[in-house]
Amino acid sequence: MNTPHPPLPSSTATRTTASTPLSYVSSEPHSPWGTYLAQIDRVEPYLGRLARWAESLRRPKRSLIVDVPIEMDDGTVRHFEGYRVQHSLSRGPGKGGVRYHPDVTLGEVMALAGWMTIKNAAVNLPYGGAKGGIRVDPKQLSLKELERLTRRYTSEIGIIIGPQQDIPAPDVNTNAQVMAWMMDTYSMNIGATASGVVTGKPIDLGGSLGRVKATGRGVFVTGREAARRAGLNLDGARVAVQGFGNVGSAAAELFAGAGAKIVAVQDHTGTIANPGGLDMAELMPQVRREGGVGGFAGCERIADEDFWGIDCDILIPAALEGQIDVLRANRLRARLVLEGANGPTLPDADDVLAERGILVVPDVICNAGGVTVSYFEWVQDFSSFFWTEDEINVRLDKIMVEALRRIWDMADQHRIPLRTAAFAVACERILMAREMRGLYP
Ligand SMILES: NC(=O)C1=CN([C@@H]2O[C@H](COP(=O)(O)OP(=O)(O)OC[C@H]3O[C@@H](n4cnc5c(N)ncnc54)[C@H](O)[C@@H]3O)[C@@H](O)[C@H]2O)C=CC1
Ligand SMILES: O=C(O)CCC(=O)C(=O)O
Repeated sequence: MNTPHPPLPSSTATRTTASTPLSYVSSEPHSPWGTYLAQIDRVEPYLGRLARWAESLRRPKRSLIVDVPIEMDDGTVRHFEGYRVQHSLSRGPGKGGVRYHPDVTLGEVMALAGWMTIKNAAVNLPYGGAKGGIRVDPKQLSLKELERLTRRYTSEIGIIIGPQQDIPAPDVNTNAQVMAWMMDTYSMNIGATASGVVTGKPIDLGGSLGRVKATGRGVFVTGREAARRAGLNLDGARVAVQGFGNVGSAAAELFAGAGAKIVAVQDHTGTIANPGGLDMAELMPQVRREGGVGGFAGCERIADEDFWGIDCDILIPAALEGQIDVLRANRLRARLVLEGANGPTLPDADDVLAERGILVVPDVICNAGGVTVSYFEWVQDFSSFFWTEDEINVRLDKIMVEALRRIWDMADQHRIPLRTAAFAVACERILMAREMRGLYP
């Protein structure tokens, strides 16, 4: 896997099933949904007889759009648009996070739900895939308004979520407190405490030790394994991180702990760099206090676009989708890209990275640590028996290493990139379940 990959099959002509576009969402090439569809097109030639069922992956099973009206602190009423998409339920209940962001759209949530289906199957969790979101800038809301928004949204999507139906969790701009409100609202509505309806809860409400840092830990574990295979020593390796929230900061901390130097960090407040390595022990509390890296002293502030040309060994995109386009892919100087974010690389940029011999550990395995510990949380809630943090981290490590090994073998066998290999492993499991369950006669 250290050698450059052969060209990818990219033509939609390889599809074995006729596909009519969905009427309710656009699939333009660089949108998240368009990116997801292109990735499905690329794996289809490797699915053998199961390709017959591949069209089901291009059609979310259920997409719910809800109106979320709330009373603001000043007495006015505002309406927000919310979504919950259950992309697939073939292998188990829906599972996936909830995002609060002003740019959230139905198409984005559909793509994120599709990636959850692939991710959950890639690590062999007994789940389908789902995702939710509200089109809102939560930074403009008071805490009380945020609570009212969350509770109303939960009631509205309450018709399709549940511990056995679909289990939300945190994603961008949501956290354990938001999950506590969701759990409480759902529980009030059914008249019983249902701790298994969401994961990523506070520990005292049935949350799991290790969940907060689990996604970053998974990025570290897959990165460690990929680096080992690529002959890259983590001690002294230079790491650049985009996004310093839940995922990016935890991953950066773990890489720094393994001896790597965090040479650049970018978030929504700016881009900072220090070729000698940023001081994580000072940066972490500052970001907690001030909400971003922008004002950090003891480093250089660089232009946001220059982040993509930083001299580094490992690049971790851990913010939003569509960040690595062809232009940026041509600028990257990293040997290894670890996709902490969902969908950070556009399909044509994937081709550039493959041609340049830059190894990409794709989102659907790289950031699967979060949902894996969510699965542990769900299991612990059902049995009302809680594991130690050590037990959780050891199990997480084992699952991630094993899942990556299987994907790597597939990549070596077909001489395909890790992304296509991860999709192939996952789609085989999903479509096998689809086939065994059959269609209603
Ligand atoms: N939280 C989780 O457990 C999981 C999250 N992910 C993915 O990881 C990514 C980050 O999620 P979280 O860390 O949870 O979110 P978060 O809300 O904790 O942090 C988001 C980070 O991205 C930065 N950001 C936002 N817009 C930006 C921009 N235009 N340019 C540069 N930085 C920007 C923010 O400043 C913040 O540092 C998302 O793609 C999410 O879907 C994936 C798996 C699980
Ligand atoms: O923990 C979960 O259930 C889902 C996390 C998530 O949204 C993701 O992996 O993208």
